[in-house]
Amino acid sequence: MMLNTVRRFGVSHALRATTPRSVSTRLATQLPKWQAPLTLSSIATPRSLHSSFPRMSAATAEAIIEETEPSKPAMITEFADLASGNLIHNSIIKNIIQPDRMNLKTMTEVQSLTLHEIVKGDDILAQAKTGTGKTLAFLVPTLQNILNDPTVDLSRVGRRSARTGPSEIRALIISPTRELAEQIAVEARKAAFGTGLIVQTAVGGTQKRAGLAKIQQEGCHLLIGTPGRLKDILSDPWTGVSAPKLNTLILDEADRLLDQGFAPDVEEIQGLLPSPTKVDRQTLMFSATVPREVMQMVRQTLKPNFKHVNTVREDEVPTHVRVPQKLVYTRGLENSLPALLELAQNWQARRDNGEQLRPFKAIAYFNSTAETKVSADAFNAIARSPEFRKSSMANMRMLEINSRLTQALRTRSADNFRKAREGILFSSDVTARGMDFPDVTHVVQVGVPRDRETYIHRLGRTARAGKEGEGWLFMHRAEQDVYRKRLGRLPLKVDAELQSADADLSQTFSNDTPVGQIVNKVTEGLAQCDGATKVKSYMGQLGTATGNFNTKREAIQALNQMFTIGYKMQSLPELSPRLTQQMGLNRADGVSMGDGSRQRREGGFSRGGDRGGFSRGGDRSGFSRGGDRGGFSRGGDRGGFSRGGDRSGFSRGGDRGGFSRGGDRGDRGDRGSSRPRRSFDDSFGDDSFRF
Ligand SMILES: Nc1ncnc2c1ncn2[C@@H]1O[C@H](COP(=O)(O)OP(=O)(O)OP(=O)(O)O)[C@@H](O)[C@H]1O
Repeated sequence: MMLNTVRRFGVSHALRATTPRSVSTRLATQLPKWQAPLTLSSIATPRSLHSSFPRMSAATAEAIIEETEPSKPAMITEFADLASGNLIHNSIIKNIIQPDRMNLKTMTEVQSLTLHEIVKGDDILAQAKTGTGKTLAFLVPTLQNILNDPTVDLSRVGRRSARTGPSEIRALIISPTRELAEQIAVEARKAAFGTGLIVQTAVGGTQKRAGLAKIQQEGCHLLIGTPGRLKDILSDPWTGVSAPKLNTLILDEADRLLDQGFAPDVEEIQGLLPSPTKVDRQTLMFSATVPREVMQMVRQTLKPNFKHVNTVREDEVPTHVRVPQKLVYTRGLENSLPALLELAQNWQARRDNGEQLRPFKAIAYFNSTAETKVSADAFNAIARSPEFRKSSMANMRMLEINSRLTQALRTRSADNFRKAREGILFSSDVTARGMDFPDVTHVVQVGVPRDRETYIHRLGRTARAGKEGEGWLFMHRAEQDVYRKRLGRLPLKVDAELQSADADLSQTFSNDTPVGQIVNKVTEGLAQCDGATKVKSYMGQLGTATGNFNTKREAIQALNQMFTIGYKMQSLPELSPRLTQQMGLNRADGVSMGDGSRQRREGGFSRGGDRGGFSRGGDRSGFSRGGDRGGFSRGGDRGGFSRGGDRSGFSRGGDRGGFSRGGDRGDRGDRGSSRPRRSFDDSFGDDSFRF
């Protein structure tokens, strides 16, 4: 260990790394969790303690100073100060602080608290709220560690005759989604600019051969990828891509990677890396959420003396308190889309009236892919209407992202939404974690999400980078029980201002009232969506609704109502006897049983290939004939950030279609399901495995 540390970091680092861990470990157990990391980062002076951490009492501060080794470096809070003692390479610092580059000034809490420990080579589990700069927290010290490695020969990088090779990987970052992997790579390339370090990606859905050729030709020091593709590349000896000298393994969104959907792949990847008994390696895990269920896995994966840096206080709800979170009860499932349109229109009306509000830029999350598609199609139709195009909302982009789109379309949607000034992204859970879309003003969750972590990560797409944001949850009253049980304590306030949420849509509305106009617009938009997609949406929501509603009967009735009243479809989708049996449903619940022939007659199906609706081939579905597979605060609180000279800174703060053999589920990343939950995982097709 000592020798290895010398190899990696030089003698002084090696000495520091061998100082007894008991000091910090003991303190870590004595102090509340949010204070423990302070000792890890070796705070030396009372001034830095008090200025950076106003929540800490003087007595506690003294206790820590007494017990902290005097030789340890002071806590650094400004990126510029990382140059002292050559802690971080000048090029990296320049890339971070220069106004024409990243333009960042003050480190966030999680960045300060983990930097020394990562440079030192410790294993870390870091938990910090969404949008608080965790990406740079692991990138900066990791890039530095590669530069510190004397076996990395940067003098040869870029030269045609003597480039670095594909087996020079020193750090590997695993991400649950392709988009997140790409986003991390963009950030890593920015931070590494001018250092000679080579950053590569290996993500599913893209051309494997081209990506591989790039790694082979240019070499690689830092590889970022999704589990499936990484496993593919690393397990194939013909690729030449290997990591015999790996120093650092990073799991971003660690709890997601350690849950059942990904854990086997992650384990396999670890098996393809050099044995930790031969090549000492550091493992870093970062996430905003670390549910108890995965702690066992965390312990098995990290070294026994790993450091747990937790900037979320134990008594704190892990969502930004300054993000207003509103709960809207909808009369029926069909009321969600009108309520979403009303929310956007109200915001726009306030802007039109001169209120200083940012343009409406929202992500609407759905629990099923097909529902995402119907909703996006309907809003796109609304946005095409002459009336909308003449309105002040004319510039709103309506975009869609889910795992059923090709990777090219997914990337295009993500890029377009990133660039959009105003718009709505209709999304499944592929964007729920880690994605950093700028200036998102609203996150709207339609239906109770599958678990508390999903709620928190989705909400975390807003109120980032010191901006304000709002969270909205639209839910049917019959989801109340599951909402309480599944989501636990959250600071949601009931909001009854969206009139269309409670409108009885079985009535005919005239355009004389604002609600009537909204409902009619949505109806017209939905009229332009094809029947097959609506059937898929019904089927996709079947698993979610039966899992979310107090009773299955209520779920079926709500879905039937959505289908006939909201989607204006004539006859209900037929469920095969086998599917109804599997789901424990019967005719008395309001189920329309059949073999799908009615859908075929009426056009709500597709013949093969289409994984939603009905298909005649391959019974993946449950239909008799095949089927549907279908943080921060302003000033003071260093959870946050400040850019450039702003010290007060803000603070920034599967669809697996149909039932275990069919159906549609809001996808959760580029892989399968997590903790099984009958209401979701038993019920869905395999869309989330197609990543
Ligand atoms: N020290 C800093 N000061 C200001 N902005 C920062 C700082 N560090 C990172 N940022 C910016 O904050 C935003 C959020 O960062 P990042 O995506 O790393 O958050 P995260 O904590 O990983 O969030 P999530 O939990 O959602 O993955 C990014 O736009 C990033 O550039």
